[in-house]
Amino acid sequence: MDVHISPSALGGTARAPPSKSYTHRAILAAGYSDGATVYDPLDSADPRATQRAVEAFGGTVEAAGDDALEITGFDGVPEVPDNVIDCANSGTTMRLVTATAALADGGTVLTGDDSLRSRPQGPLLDALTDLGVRAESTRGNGQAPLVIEGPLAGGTVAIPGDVSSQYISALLMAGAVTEEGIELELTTDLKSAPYVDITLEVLEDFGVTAEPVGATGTGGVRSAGADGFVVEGNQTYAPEDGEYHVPGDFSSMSYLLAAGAVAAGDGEEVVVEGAQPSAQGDSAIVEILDSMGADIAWDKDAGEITVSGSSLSGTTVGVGDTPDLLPTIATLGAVAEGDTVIENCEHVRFKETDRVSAMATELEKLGASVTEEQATLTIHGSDSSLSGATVEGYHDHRVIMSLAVAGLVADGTTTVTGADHVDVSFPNFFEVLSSLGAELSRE
Ligand SMILES: O=C(O)C1=C[C@@H](OP(=O)(O)O)[C@@H](O)[C@H](O)C1
Ligand SMILES: C=C(OP(=O)(O)O)C(=O)O
Repeated sequence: MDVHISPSALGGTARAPPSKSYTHRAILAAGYSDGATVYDPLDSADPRATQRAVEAFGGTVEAAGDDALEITGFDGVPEVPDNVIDCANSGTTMRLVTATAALADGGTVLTGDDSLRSRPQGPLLDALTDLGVRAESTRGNGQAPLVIEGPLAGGTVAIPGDVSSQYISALLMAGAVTEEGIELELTTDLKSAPYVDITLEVLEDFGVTAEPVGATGTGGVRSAGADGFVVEGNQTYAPEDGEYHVPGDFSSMSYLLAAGAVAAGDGEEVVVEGAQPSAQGDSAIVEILDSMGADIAWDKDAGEITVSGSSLSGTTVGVGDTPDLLPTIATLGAVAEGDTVIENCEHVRFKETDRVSAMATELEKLGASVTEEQATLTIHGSDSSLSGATVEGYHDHRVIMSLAVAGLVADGTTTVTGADHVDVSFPNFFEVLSSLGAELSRE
């Protein structure tokens, strides 16, 4: 599907979809338990891959009404799957489930789509190997397809923290049901630390304890500055009253808030609901927009963020903790006056596509002036004048949604190709954007 977007004047209220990160963890944590009901799960392609994995390990996942999943777990003891697990486009699924597979007393094969089969899994495979598990890339290049053969008893292991925090999340979730528990020693700084906080929060809600070691907790992020993590073994996953509720997704909200800041009509506001505070680092989008001069307010009690059309100016922002915001910030930078400097973004190259390069290339097609370095992306807003063009979505939901936001202010028509990939995290994105007044058509 291609989407055509024209300059628009937005206004109105929209609800953010449920959090993808919390949904993955809740479904898998319910899998590790003997059963739980997950309310308000995100119904999109990536969490469905995690559902399939839970089923492959012997759990069941059934819809319970419109807004819940009833999950019967494998109670800490995953069965050996009777087929390959297809993680599709979902890095979170592949990493979290690789560690689950290590618990099974037999072999599991994991694969995914072209994008996922090009993403790094080596550090997790190495850690599992050091813990006595057979953990191999079939091509020997640290990428899927993967073959994992347990069982994993636990132990102490060193792992880098600067490729993906999902390795840490995976080992903590699985470590809780090992005999010995797992102690992780980080060999580098931890990137994407708030995602480990999300894991710790979900574990706690399922009655499981895991702790950072030596963390500084900078900026309210529990895992920030950690030297390592520890999770004791023989724990039982069991949420209070057998229930878990998923909060709204701030990465998804970032597109709606950016859209409101660049394209709300005169005297209009865009209000985003479902914005209850949680461990999501991507709630930083509110501060980032504020620092760029947007007229934005977050009522945390009501879970509502309100933004109106604003003249934006450039900012300098590090995305070490918030890699998924890079495409949104890049688009904002192309609309703002002055330079927007996005620092500490090297790990954003390991996502569904190399998002640093993808955003540089596609924003340039729209008329933006961009300087791309290995770990820094600078958008020269004052030298940018956006006009419609055909841009590529790279089969990457975040690139697609960010380019669509640019299309709301680029002169003429902007076409984003392959736009159906929003189904990974925000399946009704274009319906929501359209309900806010965006001029768009799909074919
Ligand atoms: O654990 C998670 O839910 C995620 C962690 C982040 O990845 P990395 O830890 O690989 O940076 C983030 O980019 C991804 O979208 C979701
Ligand atoms: C990188 C992402 O997810 P995953 O790692 O699960 O593919 C994302 O949603 O931007």
